[in-house]
Amino acid sequence: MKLAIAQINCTVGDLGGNARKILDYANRAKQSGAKLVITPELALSGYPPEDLLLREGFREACGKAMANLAARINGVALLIGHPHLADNKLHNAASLIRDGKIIATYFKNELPNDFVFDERRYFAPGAHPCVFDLEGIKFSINICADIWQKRTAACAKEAGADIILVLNASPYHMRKQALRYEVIRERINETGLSFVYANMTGAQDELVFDGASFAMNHKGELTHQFDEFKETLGLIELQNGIPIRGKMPTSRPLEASIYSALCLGVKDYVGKNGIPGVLLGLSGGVDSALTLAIAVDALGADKVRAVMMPSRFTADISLSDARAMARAMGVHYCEIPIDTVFEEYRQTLAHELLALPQHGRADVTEENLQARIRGNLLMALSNRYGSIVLTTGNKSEMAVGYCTLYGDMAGGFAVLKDIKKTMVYQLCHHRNTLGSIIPERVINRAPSAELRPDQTDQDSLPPYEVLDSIIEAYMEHDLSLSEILSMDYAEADVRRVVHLVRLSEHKRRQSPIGPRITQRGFGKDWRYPITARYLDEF
Ligand SMILES: Nc1ncnc2c1ncn2[C@@H]1O[C@H](COP(=O)(O)OP(=O)(O)OC[C@H]2O[C@@H]([n+]3cccc(C(=O)O)c3)[C@H](O)[C@@H]2O)[C@@H](O)[C@H]1O
Ligand SMILES: Nc1ncnc2c1ncn2[C@@H]1O[C@H](COP(=O)(O)OP(=O)(O)OP(=O)(O)O)[C@@H](O)[C@H]1O
Ligand SMILES: NC(=O)CC[C@H](N)C(=O)O
Repeated sequence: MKLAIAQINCTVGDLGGNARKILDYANRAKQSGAKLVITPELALSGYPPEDLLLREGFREACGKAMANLAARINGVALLIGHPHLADNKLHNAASLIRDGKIIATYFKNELPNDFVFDERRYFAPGAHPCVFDLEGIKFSINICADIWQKRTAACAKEAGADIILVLNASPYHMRKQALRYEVIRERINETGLSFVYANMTGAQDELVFDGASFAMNHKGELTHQFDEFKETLGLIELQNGIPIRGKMPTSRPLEASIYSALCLGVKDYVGKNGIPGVLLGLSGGVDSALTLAIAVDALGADKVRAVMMPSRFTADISLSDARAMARAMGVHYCEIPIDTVFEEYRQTLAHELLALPQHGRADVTEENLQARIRGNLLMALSNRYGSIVLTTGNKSEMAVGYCTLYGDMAGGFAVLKDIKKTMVYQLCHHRNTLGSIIPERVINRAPSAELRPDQTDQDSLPPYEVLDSIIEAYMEHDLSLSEILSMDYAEADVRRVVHLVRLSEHKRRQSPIGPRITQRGFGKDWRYPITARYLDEF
């Protein structure tokens, strides 16, 4: 028997579009000889529909879309993920459709409320396994978080299943696939059953779904591994209910996966929101260089504008590197000097600024003015072109507040929000292996905001290797200060970084969203209070 995984990119709320895509994949599966096609979790509504689920109209529309779709399915069975209202309770459900009828429905048992998930806000849990017979094989259904616990797979086994089909909306983060293999192998060890893992691809706001659907046999051997970050119809041959070896993985470096995740994040945010293009400030520095490369790879050069806005502090090499990159990437490029506007601002504010005791001495006020002039100019171009501004700040900067409110933080989508500075460099090197578009000098220069003479980032921050490790330990792994200190960092560095992370919470609340690629980003899975007096002790 042959079955198919519809590894599709759904759009949240596009019930008609998602249903058409599912029908198309079902028909293609049928033509390929498959008897059953499996969609990802909540494929009909897209994932996560969030508070749309609280609207009665949306829930009713989901029910109607299911009925319409069911009527059009024939010649192949479809196992589809969808929101389902029963007895006044909303469930995260999966239904089997055959010959125009819904013949079985399963309700997700384990509703995740951790990390980026809020499913208990919307859904009631199911409590029963669901096993159906097709071509003499007993299939059981699990939905995503179900298989991260022992219970539902064990119940499926008890109910007589030969194989477990898992519908997923499992977002990407670095090394997530290894974690998924590990979890499924644990379930296989406990149950002795084979598994088919169907995951969604595509991006939804800050979440990126990598697809990477796969199958494993009852011995825990990988039998199929489908592509990551791409829609695909994955065909799986079963013999006596066990998958037999088919498409195998092609190995890719970590940086390649992350780069693809960022491109898909940008492409789907821009595409699914109907935005005509993007623009960004190109400084000759490494962050805007990488952001530009990602935008071009995601959208095509014709949808991308780069704007160099030199000031008196801009080095000649910044200007020439910006020009070289814009040329190499083939994007629209313009230069708008900011010195005149900056001088006007200073004159306009002179009376007030000079009234202060430290009068005459330029400080962060002037630095931020420059960043805000640039932000303002970019927003003007954004309004005129209808394009969104991509911000270029990376995770290290977002962590310690090394960014200016309404300045370089002004924009619609923060591409590198979850990319620490050390990874920015790795991604630049990776991108250059595919064609050299970021000049080596841009990668090798000491990073500087160029907001005052001879400024470099390391003037006020520990070296990025140290900063990033402390951020990773404190923010991504939730380690205590003493645990971080035992990793051999200087106490002053640890204290300073943690202090800055706390102090800049208010900035992050005003920052645009950006694609999540680590197991903890500064988005849905970081919910610290701004107003708080708790201090970790050593
Ligand atoms: N809890 C709170 N709730 C709400 N607002 C709060 C606040 N605490 C301070 N504020 C306000 O926030 C504002 C201060 O923030 P902001 O104006 O952004 O400025 P601020 O954080 O003081 O300075 C910007 C920092 O970012 C660095 N920077 C800027 C630009 C680019 C780069 C780079 O290399 O990429 C680095 C720059 O060197 C400087 O250290 C003030 O108006 C302050 O009153
Ligand atoms: N001269 C400039 N022209 C255009 N945009 C600029 C310029 N200077 C700064 N920006 C914008 O502000 C962002 C923050 O720049 P800044 O140089 O302060 O810090 P950075 O984090 O080192 O970034 P980068 O590595 O891109 O220079 C830049 O990425 C860019 O988008
Ligand atoms: N949608 C879900 O239930 C996802 C849960 C699971 N922890 C995952 O990330 O794969």
